[in-house]
Amino acid sequence: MFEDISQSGDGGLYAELLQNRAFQQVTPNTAAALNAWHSINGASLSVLADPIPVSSALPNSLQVTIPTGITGPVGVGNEGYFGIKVAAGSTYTASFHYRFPTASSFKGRITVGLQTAAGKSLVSTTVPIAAASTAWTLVNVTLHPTTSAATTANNFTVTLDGAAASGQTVHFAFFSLFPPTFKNRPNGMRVDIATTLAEMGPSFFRLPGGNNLKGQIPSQRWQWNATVGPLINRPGRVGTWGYINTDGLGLMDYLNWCEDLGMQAIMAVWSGFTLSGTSIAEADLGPFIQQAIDQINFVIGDPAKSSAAALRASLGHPAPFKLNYVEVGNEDFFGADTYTYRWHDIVTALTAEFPRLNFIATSNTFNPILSPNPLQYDIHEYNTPSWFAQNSFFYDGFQRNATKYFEGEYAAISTNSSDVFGSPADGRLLFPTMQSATGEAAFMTGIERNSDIVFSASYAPLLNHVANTQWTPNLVSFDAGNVYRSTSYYVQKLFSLNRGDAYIPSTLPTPSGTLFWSVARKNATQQIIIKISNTMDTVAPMTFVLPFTVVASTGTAQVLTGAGTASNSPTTPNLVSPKTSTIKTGKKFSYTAPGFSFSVLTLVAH
Ligand SMILES: [NH3+][C@H]1C[C@H](O)[C@@H](O)[C@@H]1CO
Repeated sequence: MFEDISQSGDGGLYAELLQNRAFQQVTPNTAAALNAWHSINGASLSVLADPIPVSSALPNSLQVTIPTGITGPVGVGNEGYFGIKVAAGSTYTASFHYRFPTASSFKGRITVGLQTAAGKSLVSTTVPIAAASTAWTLVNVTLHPTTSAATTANNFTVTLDGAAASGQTVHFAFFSLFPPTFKNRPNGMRVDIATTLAEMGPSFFRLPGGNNLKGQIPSQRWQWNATVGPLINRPGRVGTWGYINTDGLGLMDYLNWCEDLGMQAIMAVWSGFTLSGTSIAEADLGPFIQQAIDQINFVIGDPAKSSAAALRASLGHPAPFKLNYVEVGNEDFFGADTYTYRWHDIVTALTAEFPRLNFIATSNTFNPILSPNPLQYDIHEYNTPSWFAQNSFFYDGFQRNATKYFEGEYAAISTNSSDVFGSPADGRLLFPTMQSATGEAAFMTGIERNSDIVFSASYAPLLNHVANTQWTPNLVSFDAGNVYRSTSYYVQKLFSLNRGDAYIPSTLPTPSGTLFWSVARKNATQQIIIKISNTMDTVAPMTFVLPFTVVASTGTAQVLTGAGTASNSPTTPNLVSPKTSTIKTGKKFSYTAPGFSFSVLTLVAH
């Protein structure tokens, strides 16, 4: 599950290193407009609504005035998203637009570089500039540091020589700085975060949110068409998590990412309801339904029949992307009273256009009753570790009536059942623990047992930058230089990479107990896979009696275990990680699950 929360996209998975790179959605002539930028050696800076904007989508530019009487480099620096990692051997691609507001005979040189916060140059290059016209000029440079910075406290800098450029005023727009990206995709993903996510072997990517789809007001909703095409034409938007979204990571980038990981998108369309509780009146839904039709056509439409699909083709992907599920809104139980007509009108129109798609409802299951009858519901659950351990049979009681379920967001987030969404002082977890991860694992054994009706599940939120976090805990944390794999991350990865092909019934765990398991069969290797969650701090001796003809005498155990409060975090990044060992197995064998552990036992048995 992905949304731009806690800098998951901008400053996270999206590899752009500069924060506030294009002064999008800021108010000119305010200090906030200069967020993440600072003056170097006395340059005077201000963000202005440029009389000649670099594009209609990017109306603001940075005015830099070189004062008289100053020597040495003078200009502007950007501190990135709470730091910039500078690695020797990496090629950094930088770009920016500049123009002189007044034409003159001035000729000079701009120095573009990376330097430590203390001002030590790590790498730099210079390019000639001239004030011959007031038009915009695009500058592209590459930077090749030969030494790695000791920390991520580094800045991107653009400077002129103070003496030579004394008194000059230059406008800059749309800066950008990229490190190498995952699979070298232009405008791509940060390699270490992308690699961490790819390691889970995910099947789908839910986008674009979560609350960040909805907007506080209709004009701030996520709009697919504002997020595709050349970056210079993307205005960005005020995200719902307290920071501006550049939309540099847009729908096409999400879809390319899905293809790079072999995932399908589970894509949401806006459902006419905002976080502030505004519902679009039924009579006014038309344009929003059309926008949803265009959004889906962008993903799977025929370029010969749809302009949105033709746009996709023009951006390099004439074939449709893989899409089977479209979600209508997010957590519309908050807008249940109007979801009845919003669901009806949206799904009636979308089904007519795309009869093969499956539409997911986001209200509470069968409450209210919707028409057409949803065949999929998205269920979200945030609760305590013990709630998840005690509710591993949550789906066992669901009617088998052709309805399928998407556990679209779930996580054990607090140890305080009377204030689950409270603060860390009140039991909220900052990072997943072994207690929370084993609670989730217990719940997931139930999802596996009920995989006839639960077609997908995703922990949420996926990512957070530890320097700007609006929600905890998260599956994967990161800062400018590191990625932190949580205990829950390892549970998700172990479940994902050991899914098997079919569930095998076994002795059922005790629903109110503390030990939970599920068994799957992997056809190609004739193996069974036994997943065991021990949600208590005491060891759990188990005996397995297998009714198979052939059972190997040894198998593999992958075990994640640690103290109940153990977390992987910036201070203890690798406190807990899975360990693999060989175990003795047979038609009857014993296994002792450690306290607070999640085990995956794999052995040949058929
Ligand atoms: N409150 C959660 C529910 C919403 O869908 C997400 O944006 C939030 C964080 O995962």
